Amino acid sequence: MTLRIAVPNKGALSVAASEILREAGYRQRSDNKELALIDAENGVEFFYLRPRDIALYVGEGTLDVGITGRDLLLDSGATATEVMQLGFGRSRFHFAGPAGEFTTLEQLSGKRIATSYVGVVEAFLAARGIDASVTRLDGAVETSIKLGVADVIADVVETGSTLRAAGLATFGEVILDSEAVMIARGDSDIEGFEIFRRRVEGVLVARSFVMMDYDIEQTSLERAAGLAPGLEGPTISPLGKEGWVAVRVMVPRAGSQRLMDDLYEVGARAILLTDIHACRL
Ligand SMILES: Nc1ncnc2c1ncn2[C@@H]1O[C@H](COP(=O)(O)OP(=O)(O)OP(=O)(O)O)[C@@H](O)[C@H]1O
Ligand SMILES: O=P(O)(O)OC[C@H]1O[C@H](OP(=O)(O)OP(=O)(O)O)[C@H](O)[C@@H]1O
Ligand SMILES: [Mg+2]
Repeated sequence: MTLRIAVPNKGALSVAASEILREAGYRQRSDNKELALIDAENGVEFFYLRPRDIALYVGEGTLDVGITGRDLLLDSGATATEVMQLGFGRSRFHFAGPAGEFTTLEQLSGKRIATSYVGVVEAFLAARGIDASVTRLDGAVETSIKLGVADVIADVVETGSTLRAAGLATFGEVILDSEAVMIARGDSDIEGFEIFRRRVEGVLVARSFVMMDYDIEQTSLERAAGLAPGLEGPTISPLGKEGWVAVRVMVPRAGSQRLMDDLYEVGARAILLTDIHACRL
């Protein structure tokens, strides 16, 4: 039984997706013309596909698991479910128009909207009871306004530089916050999936946590443990110094320098930070 996994073949998600899989111990293609790759040792096969199509393959059950964008999953209407946020490929989905012309979503009424995400836009308009026409374009939607094909666009915004260059500005609230996600079929308990899920989760944890070691006097331990409680609780070992203990605890990478300052303040010494390379929670 081989777990069949869909991976973005190009575009904004492809490099980071393969990187996370490689870190999780899987083989990845070395040539981006390869369309599929069997990793027999790990019992998985990877299929390199357009991220927009990945939700459909997984939803239909042709493939077991996939990596794609949350916005693309929702846009496709596929029945696959999001099982894990992967922390890369972040973007926001926005309406945008000529700078200064639009301020509220009510102004969308009766307008022509160009987008590559017709599913997301139509669902949003329907939920708000806004009547507007939606045109599907494959890309470069920013140009459609200048060419007179649309009044407004709805598109992915990452840094905002593409919009600025086109003289456009977002208006209204964010329609959708997106990032790369792992998707699977909601109903099934696919063999091998749980191992795959845990391996990828291990990479994310290893990226976002570090290991902290320190020595402290027994009498100050409670205060220190309050600052850094760890996942289950700190590991406390005897130290070759009367009244002192050695403590080991996993802490979030973000804020770890500040935490070292705070631990020092309450009496911790020889505080060490080390990277975690892999992990199973
Ligand atoms: N700067 C960005 N441009 C486009 N998509 C981005 C960006 N940052 C993150 N994403 C996310 O990547 C996914 C789109 O990937 P996809 O490969 O379809 O688009 P792309 O990089 O624009 O590729 P292409 O336009 O060449 O088909 C979406 O989930 C989107 O939210
Ligand atoms: O906010 P930014 O950082 O500028 O990124 C957002 C832009 O990037 C994407 O376009 P892409 O380069 O994929 O071209 P496309 O329109 O042909 O898909 C997206 O469609 C926006 O145009
Ligand atoms: Mg694009």
